[in-house]
Amino acid sequence: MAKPLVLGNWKMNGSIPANAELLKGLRDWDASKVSLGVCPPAIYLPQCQVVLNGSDVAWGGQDMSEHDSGAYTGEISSQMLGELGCQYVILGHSERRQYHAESDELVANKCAAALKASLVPVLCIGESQAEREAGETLAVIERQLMTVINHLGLEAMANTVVAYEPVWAIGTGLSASPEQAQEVHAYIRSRLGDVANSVQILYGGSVKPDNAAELFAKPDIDGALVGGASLKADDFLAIAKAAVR
Ligand SMILES: O=C(CO)COP(=O)(O)O
Repeated sequence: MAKPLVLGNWKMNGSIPANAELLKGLRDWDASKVSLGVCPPAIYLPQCQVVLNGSDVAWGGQDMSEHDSGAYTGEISSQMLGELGCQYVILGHSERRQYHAESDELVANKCAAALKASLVPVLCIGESQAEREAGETLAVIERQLMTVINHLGLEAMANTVVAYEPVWAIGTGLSASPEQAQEVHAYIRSRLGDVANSVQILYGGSVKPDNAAELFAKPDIDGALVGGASLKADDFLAIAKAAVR
């Protein structure tokens, strides 16, 4: 089983002084048992690099372009993230799919571009409330995941992280139950063939210090992609500590 991973997705939050405080609180993390990382707004990546360089804490982007360079105003390339020392890049987050109309095919292209630049894509997949109520959860997961697997090939999936983030659990305070999450995680793992055990499958959606341990107790939950609770060092570290096996 891969080492647990806890990643913070700051979304569009932070400021230079607030980040300094938060990063100072995280910098001494010992990653021997649980890997830790933060994904700030891209403009703060240089600040993360300065503060976290030489620490055990990794950093990454929240999105990137599928293109290498050129006339794409407002975009950031995989190579630029690499230049700033990023290890990870979150791709296909439901907020990107919803507000920026990102398709499964675009997300697959971005994953391929990330791997080409030696970044670890953190592929986000998950169903909406309506899809869950219609009994379509696993069909949605299958479509979102298999588009990427078919594009990259199974072997390349060994260099990715998959995050199951049910849309209805994001920012709502209503986490999936450990059983609901485990069912989907086991399904995702079953689709990963020979590389299944080297892929970290994270859960995301209202993970907090008080529900993290019960989620991490499930056999196929290898860590978390944390939104709101990653903005406070104490809460984020409490979640990371709950992931120690
Ligand atoms: O979207 C998420 C992480 O990518 C989850 O956000 P919350 O932890 O705030 O629910």
